[in-house]
Amino acid sequence: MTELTLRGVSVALGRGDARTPVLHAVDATCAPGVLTALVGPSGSGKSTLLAVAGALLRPDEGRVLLGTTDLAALGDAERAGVRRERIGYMFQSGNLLTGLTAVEQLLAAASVAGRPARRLRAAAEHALTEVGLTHRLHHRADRLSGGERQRVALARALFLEPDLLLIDEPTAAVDRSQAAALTTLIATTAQRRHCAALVATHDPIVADAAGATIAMAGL
Ligand SMILES: Nc1ncnc2c1ncn2[C@@H]1O[C@H](COP(=O)(O)OP(=O)(O)OP(=O)(O)O)[C@@H](O)[C@H]1O
Repeated sequence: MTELTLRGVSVALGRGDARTPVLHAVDATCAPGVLTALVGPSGSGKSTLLAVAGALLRPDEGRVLLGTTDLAALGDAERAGVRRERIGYMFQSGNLLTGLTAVEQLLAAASVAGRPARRLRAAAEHALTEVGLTHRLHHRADRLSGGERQRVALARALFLEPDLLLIDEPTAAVDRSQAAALTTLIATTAQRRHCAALVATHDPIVADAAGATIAMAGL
């Protein structure tokens, strides 16, 4: 069980005179098995914090601990390895590959991560069953509803059993009843797998369902 801990994380973005402080000495914790909501007004730095937590952006200062590994102290190759092996990402619109079926979305991700996709087909089907898509295993992404696409994206993000799940606005493109069901699914799956789940959101449905909250005030 792995915790995400940010200690004194500061980030400025942009170059030269346009360089702007976005995060200032942020301390935050995201516990394993808990859905943690990352909330705050537009521009307060939620996406930036997700990028730092996801080893996509190195902070100017501070520590980003995934368990005992400080992501801020790693070189580029090691950070790429952490992204591949230990972090699952799920974005607003699912970011699925249009021509592939639900099962193939997971196998493609495994392949990119250097796993033997051929041997993982049964596991991919199981992962999709876990998110309620038994009847959609072989449907192409463009034939799925918005809520179904998000479920595929969730299954894909969790397929390689990451320590940390990072999610950006998962309910932005689905209706209210789908948003509630998807939020419950994310929370229960994170709990069952003891995976830390950090979700940036403006949606009260997600914020209310979360077991913990990180509130960004903006600078
Ligand atoms: N490349 C960049 N250069 C300069 N400033 C940037 C850059 N990227 C983002 N910013 C600024 O950083 C601040 C935080 O942006 P960020 O996207 O993290 O906020 P957010 O809370 O996720 O916003 P939203 O809720 O609208 O998605 C904003 O003021 C934004 O304009």
